[in-house]
Amino acid sequence: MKADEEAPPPSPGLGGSAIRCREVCRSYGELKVLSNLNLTVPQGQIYGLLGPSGCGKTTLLKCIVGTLKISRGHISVLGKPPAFPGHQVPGRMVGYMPQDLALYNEFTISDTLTFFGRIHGLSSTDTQARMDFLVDFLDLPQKSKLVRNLSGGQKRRVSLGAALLQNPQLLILDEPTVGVDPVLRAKIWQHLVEIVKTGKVSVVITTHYIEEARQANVVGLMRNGRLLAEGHPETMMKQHNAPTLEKAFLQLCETSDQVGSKHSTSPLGGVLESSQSFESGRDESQPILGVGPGPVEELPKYSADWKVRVRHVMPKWRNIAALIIKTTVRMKRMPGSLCFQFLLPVIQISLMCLCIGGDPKEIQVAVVNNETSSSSYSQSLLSFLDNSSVQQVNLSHAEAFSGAYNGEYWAVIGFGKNFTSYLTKRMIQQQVSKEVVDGGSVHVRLDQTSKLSLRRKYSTDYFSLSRFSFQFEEPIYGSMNSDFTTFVTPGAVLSITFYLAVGLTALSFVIERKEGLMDRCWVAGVSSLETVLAHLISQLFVISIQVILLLLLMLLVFKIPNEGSLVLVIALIGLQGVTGISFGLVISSAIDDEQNANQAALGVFYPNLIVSGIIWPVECIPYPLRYISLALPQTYASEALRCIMYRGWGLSRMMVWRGFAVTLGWNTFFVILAIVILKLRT
Ligand SMILES: Nc1ncnc2c1ncn2[C@@H]1O[C@H](COP(=O)(O)OP(=O)(O)OP(=O)(O)O)[C@@H](O)[C@H]1O
Repeated sequence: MKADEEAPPPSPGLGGSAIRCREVCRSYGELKVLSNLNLTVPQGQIYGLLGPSGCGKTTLLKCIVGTLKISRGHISVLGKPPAFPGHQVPGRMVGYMPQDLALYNEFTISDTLTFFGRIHGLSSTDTQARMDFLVDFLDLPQKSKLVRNLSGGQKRRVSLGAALLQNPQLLILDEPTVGVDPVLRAKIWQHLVEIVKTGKVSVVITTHYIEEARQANVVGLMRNGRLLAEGHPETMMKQHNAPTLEKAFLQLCETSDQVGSKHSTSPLGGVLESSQSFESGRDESQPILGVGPGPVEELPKYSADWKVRVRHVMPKWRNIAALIIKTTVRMKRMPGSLCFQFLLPVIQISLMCLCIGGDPKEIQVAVVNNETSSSSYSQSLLSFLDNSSVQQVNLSHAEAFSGAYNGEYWAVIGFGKNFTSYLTKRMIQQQVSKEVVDGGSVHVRLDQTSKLSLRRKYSTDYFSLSRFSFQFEEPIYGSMNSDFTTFVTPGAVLSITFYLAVGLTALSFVIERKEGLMDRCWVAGVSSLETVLAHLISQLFVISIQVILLLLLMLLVFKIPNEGSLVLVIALIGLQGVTGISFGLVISSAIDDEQNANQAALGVFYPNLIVSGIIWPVECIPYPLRYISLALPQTYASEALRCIMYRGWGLSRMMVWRGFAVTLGWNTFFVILAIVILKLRT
């Protein structure tokens, strides 16, 4: 197999050990899971890690591969601590099969192995050769079969195949034989025995079938976060006069309990007295009981020059490309979901244009007109009302109010008996009595439960009525027909693009983390930065299609005007999509659970929509809130988009470049925050 260009030559572990754990502690909050644990995995041997459920085996393995940080102590894996700059653990030196299946359900067996092959830098010929071997060896079904259609045992074998793929120097297998039939289990052990014979490969394996661990070169018996004993299985059985390894383990537990009760001060049930470690020239016929700290060891100093450090943090295009291909393959396998992603913004903006901002239709209004003459002012004023929106029903005073109270009419409009003469007096005379003012006014009583539509209607018609005193000329910007829809559309487009991106990103990362896929990729050598960049790039593709469809609909179907540069419009909407992706990344890096991630995404939706001046102008917001509003990602951006589309302004205008600057600022902030949180949490 062609060696990876970046792979360093195989590095023997320190003093012939592949893994050394010294005084390792790890807690989950208050729960102390690993407590001063010492463990040594000799180079070129199989190490069976045994222990009851919940004793901390998986936690220890995660600390060894570097997906969990230890609280105290020291771990070296193949010569260096995990994740040390330039070290390929995590990376291609280690093959990790986690306890969770950690497989992409939409992938075929072939896609799965090809994906990990790409990350490990294998050529396609090498990947193909390994794939053929593994399919045959692990008795896998056809390579083209989707993972989601495999049985539990078959999925487990594919997961094992992914760990074995690149022929790593260290294999960490967390319960690989669960759900595997005895024949295949024997075959897997036989394979492990074979590969360690070269002396270059070391294996750590956990299993609940204690007896199968007799094939291991060394077994470690773990309990309550500590190693009770470490040694050759046969020797351990002899030592305890036990016919099986399981019995030997039971005896060890009993002894440990007795010692624990004698030394009640011991925090975790007591540990047998200290003994030797593997590197100290131990007689291998004797098991190591009570793996204590051993003689005081001087910890080696590790160093890496700045070039190695820089290369370590720089994203690798190979990994980013592998992740992008992964997302594309998954999208292709879920065409329904992809179409939904493309069409959802289109549906949302269509509904908004159709249902928001239009004039009310067929509102029944009671008219009580006490003037009888057909040439009266009241008749001419009533004729100004738009009859397509308002249906006037002429009624008596009593009928009008009883109908309005019964909810049949949305308003009652009343004219006094002498309306025309009083109105004339009001216009001619400078000072008139209250009776004349009252009698010369139109009296309107509204059902305020529908005040928005009616107020709007009457205020519009009021200007019509007042034509004799006001003349509305051609607007400076916009058109005479500009309505609420025109105002709200730019902000709504940004908001829809932003929130769809938040939703998709927040959930996809949370699900990947929950299924162990993120950890698996991380152990394969994918960094947080690469994960974030790959996600950004693949989501940008989705956003681009969404933006194109949105604009086609807005400009061609709903005829929303655009006086400015289409490039600027597309750029701003696209950048707001990136803000959504990066905010989704923050949510998904900080939150583990789908429900909470959903709540966080939804929780910010309404406050942001309302306070960003998308629905109602920022100028109407009370002062302290207005300052918050101005700091939000969509306030200045919506204003900028309105300026581009309706005023035709370009980047030279402050209101436009400010929208871009704020959006870019938020993007940078969210991406950095997401990377920092992801880094801190792994
Ligand atoms: N993410 C977590 N948060 C809080 N507690 C955890 C977490 N993961 C594991 N634990 C707890 O840590 C302890 C050790 O868990 P771990 O999975 O390491 O055990 P294990 O020996 O691998 O068990 P099993 O053999 O059943 O897989 C358990 O008590 C478990 O409940």
